[in-house]
Parts: sequence; structure tokens; C-alpha cells
Amino acid sequence: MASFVSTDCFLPALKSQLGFLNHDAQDHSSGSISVSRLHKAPKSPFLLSSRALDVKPQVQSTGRSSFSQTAAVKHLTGSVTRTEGLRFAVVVARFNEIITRPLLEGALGTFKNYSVQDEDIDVVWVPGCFEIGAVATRLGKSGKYHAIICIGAVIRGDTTHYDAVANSAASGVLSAGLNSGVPCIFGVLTCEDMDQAINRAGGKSGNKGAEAALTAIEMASLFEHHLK
Ligand SMILES: Nc1c(NC[C@H](O)[C@H](O)[C@H](O)CO)[nH]c(=O)[nH]c1=O
Ligand SMILES: CC(=O)[C@@H](O)COP(=O)(O)O
Repeated sequence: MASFVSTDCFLPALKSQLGFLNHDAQDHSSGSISVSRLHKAPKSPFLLSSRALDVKPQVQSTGRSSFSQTAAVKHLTGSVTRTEGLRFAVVVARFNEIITRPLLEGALGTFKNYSVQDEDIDVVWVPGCFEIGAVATRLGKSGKYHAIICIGAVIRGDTTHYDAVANSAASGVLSAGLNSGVPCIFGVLTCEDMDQAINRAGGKSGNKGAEAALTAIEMASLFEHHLK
């Protein structure tokens, strides 16, 4: 049976507060989850009420937190080094191609660096980000791909059209993944100006297309190697 992963990494203050009282210290008055109930309750510090944190800590005889990681815990993670046989689609918007093409090149370069075969990659061009969702859904439902990257660049103009396009693109990609069951990766820049976009398409902020490809590989591996 899995138990709680150690809090060492992110809750040192809480960990130092926590002692492990014997069962007669339960606090039934406030209905809060006292520390001692953690022995029965899911071992998550997030269930602690503030009153439980007032509990005076006792040093556990073992000196170990009950939030210790156990060998029984199974961790599933996609591997970026297991790309053999994984197939990808890249949906890329032609609008702002001066940005989307370097994003695409960043993605293809990452696939190459991680040994994804050219024959296992299909690139589909659409007019703009608004069209990405429908195409990603169709590709996902085709059953041909292990993950789909969606690449675009929405750059604010003079009107509120930006908000419509950006929000539609995000919800379209999200819906495509949820409706098709195939990981759809959001590689769409939403920028206030062209400089921001250039910086994220191979400039000083990196290449978001390359990042999206790495995410796609990990997610494709997670689904293919662990979640079937
Ligand atoms: N302004 C941007 C657009 N606009 C076009 C839409 O995406 C869509 O193609 C049109 O509304 C027809 O349905 N697209 C982008 O990708 N980026 C923009 O900045
Ligand atoms: C994101 C957009 O739709 C934008 O580029 C359109 O520009 P404008 O708002 O000036 O029409």
C-alpha cells in the first residue's frame, strides 16, 4: 500500500512542527484533524488544520517522520530516452510564421536529438491558432499518434481579438487532449509584443517549441509505457 512521499523537500517547517502523539491526544472539539489522526488519515500535511499545527511536537522514537517515503511507493514517469516507435504530430499555425517556424524547427530539432525518427513525425499546418484545436482533436482521434504538439503565436494587437484567439487556442488544445485521450501539448506563445515572441522562439528565453517537444516525448512515454 502506498504511503505519503516525504515532506523533506517542501515542508521543513511543517515537518519540524509535527510530532506523532499517541491516540489519546486526538482533538475532537474542533473537528480538526489532529496530528495523531494522521496515523489513520491519508498521510498528507495538506489535511492538517491550523489547530493540529499547534500540537506540541514529540520526537518520534524512530526519529523518522511518518511522511517517510517507503519502497512500496510506485512512481510512474515517462522516459525521454525511450522514443523508439513513438509517433508524433505537430500542428503549427501559419499566422505569425516568422515566429512559428523557428518554434517548429526547435521542436523538430529536439525530436532529432532524442532519436525520434523523421518517419514518425507528421507536421500539419493550419491558418491560425484558432484552428489548432479542431485539427488536434482529429489527429488525436485518428489513433496514429502518441502525442500531439500544438504550435502557434498569438501576439496582442489593438483590439481584444487577442483574448479571443489566445483563450480559444488554449481551450482547444486542452479539449483535444481530453476528448481524444492523446496528450496534446500547448506550445502556443501568447505575447504582448513581437519582442516577447522572438525571445521565446530561440531568443534569450529559449525555444518553447523545443520545450514542447520534450514534454510531448515524456507524455507519450508515460502513456505508452505506463498507462496502457
Ligand atoms: N491574431 C492572431 C491570429 N488570428 C487568426 C485566428 O487564429 C484564426 O485563424 C482566424 O480568426 C480565423 O478563424 N492567429 C494566430 O495564430 N495568432 C494571432 O496573433
Ligand atoms: C491576436 C490578434 O488577433 C491580433 O493580432 C489582431 O490584431 P488587432 O487586435 O490589432 O486586430
